[in-house]
Amino acid sequence: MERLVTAHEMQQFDAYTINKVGLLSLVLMERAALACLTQLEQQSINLRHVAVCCGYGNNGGDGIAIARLLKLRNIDVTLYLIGDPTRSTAEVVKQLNIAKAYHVPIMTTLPNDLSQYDVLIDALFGVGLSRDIDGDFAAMIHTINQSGAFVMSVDMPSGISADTGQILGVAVKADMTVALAYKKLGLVLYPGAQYAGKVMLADIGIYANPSQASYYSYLPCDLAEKLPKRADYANKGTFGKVLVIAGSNHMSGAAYFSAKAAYRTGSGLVHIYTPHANRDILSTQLPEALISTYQPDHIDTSKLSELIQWANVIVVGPGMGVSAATQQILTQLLAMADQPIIIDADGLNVLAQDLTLLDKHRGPIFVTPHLGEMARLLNTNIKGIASHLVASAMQFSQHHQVTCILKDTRTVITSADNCAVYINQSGNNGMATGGSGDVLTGILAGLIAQGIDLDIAAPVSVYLHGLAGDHAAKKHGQYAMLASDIIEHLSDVMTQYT
Ligand SMILES: NC(=O)C1=CN([C@@H]2O[C@H](COP(=O)(O)OP(=O)(O)OC[C@H]3O[C@@H](n4cnc5c(N)ncnc54)[C@H](O)[C@@H]3O)[C@@H](O)[C@H]2O)[C@@H](O)CC1
Ligand SMILES: [K+]
Repeated sequence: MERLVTAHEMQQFDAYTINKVGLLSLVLMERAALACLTQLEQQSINLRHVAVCCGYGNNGGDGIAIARLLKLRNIDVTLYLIGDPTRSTAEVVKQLNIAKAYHVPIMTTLPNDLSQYDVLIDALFGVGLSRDIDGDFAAMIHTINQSGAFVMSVDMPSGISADTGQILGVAVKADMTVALAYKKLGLVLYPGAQYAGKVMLADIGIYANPSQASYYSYLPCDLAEKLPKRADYANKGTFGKVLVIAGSNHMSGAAYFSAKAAYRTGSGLVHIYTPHANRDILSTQLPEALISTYQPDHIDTSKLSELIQWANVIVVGPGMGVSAATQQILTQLLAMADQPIIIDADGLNVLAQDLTLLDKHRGPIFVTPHLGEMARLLNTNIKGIASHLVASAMQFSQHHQVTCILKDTRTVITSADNCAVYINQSGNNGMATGGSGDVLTGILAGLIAQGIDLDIAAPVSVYLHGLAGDHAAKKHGQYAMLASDIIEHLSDVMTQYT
């Protein structure tokens, strides 16, 4: 598991380490500077002419220490100090005195051009960035971005919010970022992840207290431990029963993807409930599935009740269309079922018309909106959701007491109690393809059917889905891969990592 932190958490950890543990601030800074230098030396780049661009906060303090270490290695280095010197932190004052003692060349005027340097070190702002950048700082960042030099950012690319990954006015486009102590959310969330370039983590002696992480991602080594264990003595009932309510007249793809993914993830039985017109194609495509059908203009409520009683977990919504039938099925389901329900796609679009439906359900609910669906659920626009992924998912989870899987390049998962937020880092752009979301609902249902702990069901499913997508991309390439390739590569991932 990889712990991710907000700016506020990082500031608390810094303060704790300095004030309670007793490590000197200058010691941490020295370790930060040494770690950055080590990373730089490990890159195959020219280190002949280097400029270090610093502000007067402690991120600048790190930069000043780096400039001094470079000077002591006889590298041609110039230190550019930008901003208001009266705002210098105590550490910056000390670092500047040390740098002067070692005759580091210092410039306090804005350069027009930095293209004469091989490497630029960005130490303008770290986790202390608190508002949009303008004036001299903005001019400096434009000059850095136009230089053509290799750019290494210290802790954060200056201009990227450590909490949201959003650009505050303007931001440094780094080739590499050395994250000090922990990765900040903004290095993982987009567009910050793109601005950061390659992210290297540096241990500088700051350790969070071991209480549960507020934000985390999974790593490949987590999968074996998290996937549900399979009993040797088993029958098809042992691995759970998934009900997939999906598809609309002559639109059977979503039901197929979801049901097949549930089977490929290991569930024992999958039953598809779909309009009558889809029966023949689905029974040909997926003979392993049980199939029951309905006439969209006349839902047989007693048949639906029977299926609800049969299932351990229910998927509802993929490919159903926003229709009276979807509305009727969802309403009955939420009123009757007490097992976990996964609501996706048109199930969410119908839900957005009447969110009080959620109040009726007694069991756990998982919603899997993409940005557009989330915008409808929260009655806002996609831009607002995209720039505040974590806050949007948290708001919905808390308000409606559901697990929210907000799907984006970095899918964010929040739970009703909002104890910990999961941010997914597996997957690739080849997964932005029709059917990929249906596959995810099937994986999630498949794992729940097999008894995975409900607290980790969503993160494990999303992580697994992404890894299978990465395997599919390796084989077919990101351009060509299909949702069905994600399903086909589930087996590689589940055998490789377990
Ligand atoms: N002693 C410590 O606390 C340590 C701090 N470290 C470094 O210090 C950084 C955090 O230092 P700080 O908290 O001093 O913060 P920063 O150095 O990130 O910057 C904060 C300063 O910038 C100003 N500011 C914020 N947004 C601005 C904007 N848009 N335009 C102009 N000025 C703006 C603030 O008022 C403040 O003066 C970390 O990212 C890390 O690089 C590390 O050296 C480890 C130890
Ligand atoms: K920086």
